[in-house]
Amino acid sequence: MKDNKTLKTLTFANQLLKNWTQSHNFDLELNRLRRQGENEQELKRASQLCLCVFRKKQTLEKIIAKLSPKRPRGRVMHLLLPSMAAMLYMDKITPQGFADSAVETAKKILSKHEANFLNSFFHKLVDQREEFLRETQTDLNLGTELENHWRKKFKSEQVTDFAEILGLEAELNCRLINYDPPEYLSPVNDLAWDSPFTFYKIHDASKFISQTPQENFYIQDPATSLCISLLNPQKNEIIADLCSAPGGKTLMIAQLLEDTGQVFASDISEKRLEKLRENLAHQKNVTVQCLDARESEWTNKFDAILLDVPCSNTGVLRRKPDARWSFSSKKMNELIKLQNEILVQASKMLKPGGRICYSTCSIEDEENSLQVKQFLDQHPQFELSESKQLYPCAQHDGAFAAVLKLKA
Ligand SMILES: C[S@@+](CC[C@H](N)C(=O)[O-])C[C@H]1O[C@@H](n2cnc3c(N)ncnc32)[C@H](O)[C@@H]1O
Repeated sequence: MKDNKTLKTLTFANQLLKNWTQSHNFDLELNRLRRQGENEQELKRASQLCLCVFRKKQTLEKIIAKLSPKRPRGRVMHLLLPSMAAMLYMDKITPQGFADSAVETAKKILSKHEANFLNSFFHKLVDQREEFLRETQTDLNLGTELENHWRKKFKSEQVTDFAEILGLEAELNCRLINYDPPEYLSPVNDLAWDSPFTFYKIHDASKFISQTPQENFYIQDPATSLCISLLNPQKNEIIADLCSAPGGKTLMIAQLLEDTGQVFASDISEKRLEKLRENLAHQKNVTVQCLDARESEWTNKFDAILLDVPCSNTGVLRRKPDARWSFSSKKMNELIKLQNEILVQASKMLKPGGRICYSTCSIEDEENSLQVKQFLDQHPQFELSESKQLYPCAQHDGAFAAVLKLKA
């Protein structure tokens, strides 16, 4: 990275991390800077550094505690963490060169005193870099709350396996739309469910994105098709997708209906629906509305409903590495309550014989099988047709889906 590039990258990374400590929603903060018209390439580099910080935060803080007995202030940490992530984990970066640029950045956005502190910190880090990397190789980096939560329910080896998989950078996968796969894309084969779509691994993202028209692909993990496979949309059906934004799954439903029937896509977030409208611009059979799923008042309206509810995201921590640091049992319980309210309200909207596909990208039973069991215990007019839990692995993310059928 050239000096001015490093300055901009670190300045954005600093700002993103600072804002994230307030909102605990990294995507939101990144999109906020995007909307301000900031340079996309610079934001992309800054975001890569921040995602690396989220993947390695426990390790980075352990090293900071060793090298600086007094914990640096927040504003220093927000520059220190992304700089350390670059110097320890980014292959293309020369640690000493990066350290010098980071100190120059500190002079501009922090004080001279803080820049001096970083200068001496980075010297020690560069000297002991190999040793630190060796010592911290087996750190789980799951966050204390999530690690404790998993230790209560999974075997120790399983926790280690999840940490390993979820500590990796997410692979890019896509689905092609009316487009023949170029030979350099390899299909993801042998999925453990019957996916109605083929997914491809993208090895060289810049080549793929520059050579493929935007309307002909959708970046998506194969696990996103689990709930669509279980929902099994049929031509001419009227289907609601009540937590639909940004629309990846709505698009799959609309395509399977092949311009027949009707898809009703709603979401509580108007901002997220803007993206959905873009993603579905070419679909004729989709109606979009901003709506809280707990407040919709239709009865006997839909043949099928997809509920891809908000969840703790524990199956997709490769893609959302920040979510592990904001996980808490308290927050999960709030989500479980919301999921239940959405499910109960949706259950009033089905035609007799209709079905709901309840889905999450979580691997927590409390949000998945137990949520479904509680619903079925309280709603005997429904029966479970099918359910499947996927755990994250090299090939795909974690996900859960269950089909609940309203007896005719
Ligand atoms: C897992 S995401 C959905 C992803 C989407 N199905 C897709 O494939 O692109 C969950 C969505 O639920 C929405 N949501 C949260 N609370 C809601 C509510 N009470 N009513 C409707 N939507 C809600 C969020 O705004 C978010 O877009």
